[in-house]
Amino acid sequence: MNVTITPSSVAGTARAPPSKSYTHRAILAAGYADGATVRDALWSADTQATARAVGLFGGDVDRRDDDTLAVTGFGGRPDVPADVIDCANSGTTMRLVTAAAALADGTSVLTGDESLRSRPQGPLLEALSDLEATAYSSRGNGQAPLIVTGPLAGGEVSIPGDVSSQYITALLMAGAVTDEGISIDLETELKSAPYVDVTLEVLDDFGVDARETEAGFAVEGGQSYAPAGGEYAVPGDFSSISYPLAAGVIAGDESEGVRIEGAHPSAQGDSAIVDIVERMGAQVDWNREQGTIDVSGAPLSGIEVSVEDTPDLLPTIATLGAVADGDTRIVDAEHVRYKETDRVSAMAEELGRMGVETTEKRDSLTIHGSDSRLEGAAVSGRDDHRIIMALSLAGLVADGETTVEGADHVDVSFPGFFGMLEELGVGLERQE
Ligand SMILES: O=C(O)C1=C[C@@H](OP(=O)(O)O)[C@@H](O)[C@H](O)C1
Ligand SMILES: C=C(OP(=O)(O)O)C(=O)O
Repeated sequence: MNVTITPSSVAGTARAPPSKSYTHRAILAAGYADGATVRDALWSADTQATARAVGLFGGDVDRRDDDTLAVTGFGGRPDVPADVIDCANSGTTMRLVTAAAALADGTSVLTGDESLRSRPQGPLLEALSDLEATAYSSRGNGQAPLIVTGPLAGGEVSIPGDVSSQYITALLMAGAVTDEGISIDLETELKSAPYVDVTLEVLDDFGVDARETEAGFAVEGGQSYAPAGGEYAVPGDFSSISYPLAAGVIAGDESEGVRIEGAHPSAQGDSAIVDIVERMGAQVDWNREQGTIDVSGAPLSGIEVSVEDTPDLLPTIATLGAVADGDTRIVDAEHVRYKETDRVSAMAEELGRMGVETTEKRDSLTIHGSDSRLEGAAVSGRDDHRIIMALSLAGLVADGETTVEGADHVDVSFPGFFGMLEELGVGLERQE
């Protein structure tokens, strides 16, 4: 599907979809448990991949209504899967499920789509091998397809922290059900650190004790997963909130503006988007108790932003920078190159097609807002949900129409994205 966006102003109320990160963890944690009801869950292509894996491990995920999942657990140790585990486009699924598969007393095979089969898994495979599992890439290049044979012993392991925090999450979640537990020494500083905080929060909610240590993180073995009252509720997703928020900032109707609901505080680092748009000059009112954010259109100025903790915000910030006056420098961005696409290059090149000047370095992207005039163009969504959503925002304020090619991939994290834009008053046309 291609989507053509007509320049539009936005007004009204948008509801944040549930958090993808919390939903993945809750589904898998419920799988490690005897089961649980996961309320307000995100049901997207990525979270369905984690649900499929729980099914192959001997559990079951039954979607009761739009957002309640009844999960039957596999009770600690997964069964040996009867089929290949297809993680589709989801890095989180592949990392978390690879470590879970290493607990099984037999062999699991994991694969994914072309994008996922190009992402780095080597450090996690090495860590699992150090813990007595056999874990390797079928092509010997650290990328999927992956072949994992358990069982995994506990112990001490070291791993780099600057490729993906998901390796740490994976080891902590699996480590809780090993006999000895796992203690993780970080070989480098940790990037995307708030995602490990999300993991610690979910583990705690499922009655599992894990903690930060001087060297990294540690989890005791022999623990059982069980959420209080058998239930777990997922908060709203701040990476997804960044899109209606940015839309309100760059294209908000001056009199009415945009209200976002479902924006309760949690461990998500991406709630930094509220502070980022404020620093750029937007007026934002975040009522944390009510979980609402109100925003209206404002002239923006370029700023410097580190995405060390918040890699998924880079595409949104790049679009904001294209609209802002002056330079927006996005720094500490190297790990953003290891996502569904190399998002640093993807945003530089696709915004370039819309007339935006950028300077790309290995670790940073500078958007020269004042030298740019956003022109409507045909752009490629690169089969990457965040690139598609960020380019669609740019289309709201470009001169002329913008066509985003391959726009169906928003189903990875935000299936209702284009419907939400329409409800906010955006003129758009879908071409199947
Ligand atoms: O653990 C998670 O839920 C995630 C961690 C981050 O990845 P990295 O830790 O690989 O940077 C983030 O980009 C991804 O969208 C979700
Ligand atoms: C990078 C992302 O997810 P994952 O790593 O799970 O593919 C994302 O949602 O932007």
